[in-house]
Amino acid sequence: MNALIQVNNLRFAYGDAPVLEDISLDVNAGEIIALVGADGAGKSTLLQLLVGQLKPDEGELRVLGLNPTNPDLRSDLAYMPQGFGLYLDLSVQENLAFFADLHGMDREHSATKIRDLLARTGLNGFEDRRAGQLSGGMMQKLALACALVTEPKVMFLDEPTTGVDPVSRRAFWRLLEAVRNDGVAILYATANMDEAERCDRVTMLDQGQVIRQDTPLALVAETEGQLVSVQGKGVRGYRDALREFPGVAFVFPVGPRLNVWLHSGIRLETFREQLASNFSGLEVQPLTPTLHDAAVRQLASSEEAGRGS
Ligand SMILES: Nc1ncnc2c1ncn2[C@@H]1O[C@H](COP(=O)(O)OP(=O)(O)OP(=O)(O)O)[C@@H](O)[C@H]1O
Repeated sequence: MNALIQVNNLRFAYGDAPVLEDISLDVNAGEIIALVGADGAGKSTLLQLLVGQLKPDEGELRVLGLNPTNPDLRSDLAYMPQGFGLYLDLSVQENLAFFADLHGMDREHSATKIRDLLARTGLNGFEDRRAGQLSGGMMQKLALACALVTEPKVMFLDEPTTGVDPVSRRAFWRLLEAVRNDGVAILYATANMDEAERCDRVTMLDQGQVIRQDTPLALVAETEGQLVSVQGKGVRGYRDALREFPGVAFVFPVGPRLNVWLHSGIRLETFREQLASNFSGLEVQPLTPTLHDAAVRQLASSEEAGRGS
């Protein structure tokens, strides 16, 4: 099966500043692929290249088999940039109708589609409300509805749930999963690992390079070492000391405790005993890592590798 979104050995720089280096990825019909990375990792730039707003310096990009700048892609491709550009003075209904008109949809078809999207997003009853007067969560749902009005085959979403409360975020995801189940290929940029965990596969970007690419489960399972929590009175004050402690790969605070990645081959009992002989009152418990924990470990390894080279 040919992937609907294909990126092969892409390189892009702003002037002399490299932004993306040797990026390859693909997204099949009915898949949501997360593009994760810290601010500035290059996520938005990659999406802008895939919607034809920027041109690559090297490599090949294909969306539905075409060059992203090909005008034939217009109604098959939906793009939600950060701070999606709704028309705040227009009503919910008018925004949807505007996007349908922009893509030349015939009125009868677009009216049916808009009714369906209003129902699916729970925005029915709000048709006449100005977009600028919607809550953040409803605005994002309207933005998604506008993106879906042309029944696209591929979607590029750039951190669409930033600033949205957790309940609205869950509702947004239910909608998105229904879109995925209809066979749409979705590339989803996010800095949020809980969202990445819901995707079929994850591409981790760090400073413009792909550092890992796999299913969320595999990314967690393949992470080297063991994760433990260290708790006890004043434990956060030991963060620096623990960083230098034998067998410790990485330390990060989570609420009142410290989570510690141990290097592979370090036995939990040995670590516990060594810790007890150096610090009093600390308790060590093994943890099942999440994708967030695995990503933290991965970024630490890639920083170490960068320092070593
Ligand atoms: N128009 C521009 N001109 C020059 N450099 C830019 C431009 N836009 C982005 N950059 C740089 O390119 C790099 C990647 O930025 P990009 O916005 O793609 O990252 P991101 O992962 O999407 O982060 P964020 O979530 O903060 O948007 C950053 O170093 C950024 O400063």
